[in-house]
Amino acid sequence: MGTLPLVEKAGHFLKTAGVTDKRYMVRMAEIQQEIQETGTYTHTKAELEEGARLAWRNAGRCIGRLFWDTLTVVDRRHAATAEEVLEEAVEHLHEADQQGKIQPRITIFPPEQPDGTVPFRFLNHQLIRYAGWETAGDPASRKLTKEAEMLGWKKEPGPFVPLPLIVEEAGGRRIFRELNPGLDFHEVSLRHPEEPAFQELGLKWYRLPVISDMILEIGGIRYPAAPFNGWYMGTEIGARNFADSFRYDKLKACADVFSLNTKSTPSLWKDRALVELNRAVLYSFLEDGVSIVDHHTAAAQFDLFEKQERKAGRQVTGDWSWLIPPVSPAAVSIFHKQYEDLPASPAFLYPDSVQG
Ligand code: HEM
Ligand SMILES: N/C(=N/c1cccc(CO[C@@H]2CCNC2)c1)c1cccs1
Repeated sequence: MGTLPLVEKAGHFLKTAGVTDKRYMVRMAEIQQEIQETGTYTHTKAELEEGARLAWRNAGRCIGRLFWDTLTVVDRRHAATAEEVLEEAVEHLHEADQQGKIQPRITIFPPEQPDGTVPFRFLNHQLIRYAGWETAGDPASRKLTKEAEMLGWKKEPGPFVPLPLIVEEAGGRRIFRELNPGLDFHEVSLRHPEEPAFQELGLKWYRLPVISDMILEIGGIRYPAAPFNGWYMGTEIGARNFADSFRYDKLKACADVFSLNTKSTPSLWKDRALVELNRAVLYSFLEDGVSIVDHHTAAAQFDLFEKQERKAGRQVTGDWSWLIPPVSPAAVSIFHKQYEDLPASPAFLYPDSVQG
């Protein structure tokens, strides 16, 4: 798809979106005309909405695709300043949370221009994430924390200091906006269903995962600022964010809470600590009434997605290595199946990828 002319990418998209016959001919003539005059074309609201939903349906690494056609699409292509983009991003946080009953939502800002100019982009990987220093916080955020400090952002290092939103305009100007805990975003304090001592670990995490550094590509048009959220799968927090040695590295501390024998590898103390950490994540989110899915339920939902896609005559593409959960992977059906990881369009892409 990368090298095809824009008008052919537009045609492929319309067909994927089910536009046929007369409507296809009329719309393609309009698009052809606009491309000839301006070098690009403008999606209708309906095309933008369907395109974003198709990009989710095509996301081969996503286990949560069953709900692809419930995505709420917010058209903010008219945003004219970085200040406006920041305000709309905070609005996204307020609107998607719904007091914990999380709504899958995407806000779409202006597209890349024909000459490749990017009007706005977020420097944040996710709209909500904790800062990182050598001595404290999320190691995954160390680079962005330094960039924020270069812009004048200054905070006392700690484990859960929210990073500011940072937007970069075409031409390189960067502005940032602090996020206020309890107002702009909400957190869940982690406790264990059976072990009261667990809360002494002092762990908490934010409720809303919003990816803000991927490019949404629809019919050859690229949207470099299009933050999207779903809800978490518990393992993301319990088996990666808190468990990875290069993240919060809490397995040993968790094992000590349960007095596990951490001197004996074959005691499987790491595996037992992982399970208890993941049980605490799921228990705490659910008790607070916040949307979250366990990896068994998520895999069962993905099974339904596969059936639904086969029934619709579509091949299910997937990246097996991402679709299997990091806890008990062989206990879910995905592990015992094979998936072709084919590029598709519409799609969510990484910035440096040429595809699309
Ligand atoms: C509704 C609940 C959702 C759940 C539980 C879910 C779950 C996940 C998980 C667990 C991953 C792998 C992340 C990792 O291993 O770091 C993932 C990847 C992904 N998801 Fe979903 N997802 C959901 C909704 C969405 C939505 C709404 C979109 C976009 C509209 C989306 C697009 C993607 C994409 C593009 C990836 C791959 C990211 C990459 O390549 O780095 N997901 N999802
Ligand atoms: N639950 C989620 N999980 C993720 C979905 C996509 C990407 C990520 C984080 O990916 C990072 C890049 C490589 N691993 C971490 C997490 C969602 C975020 C936004 C919508 S659903």
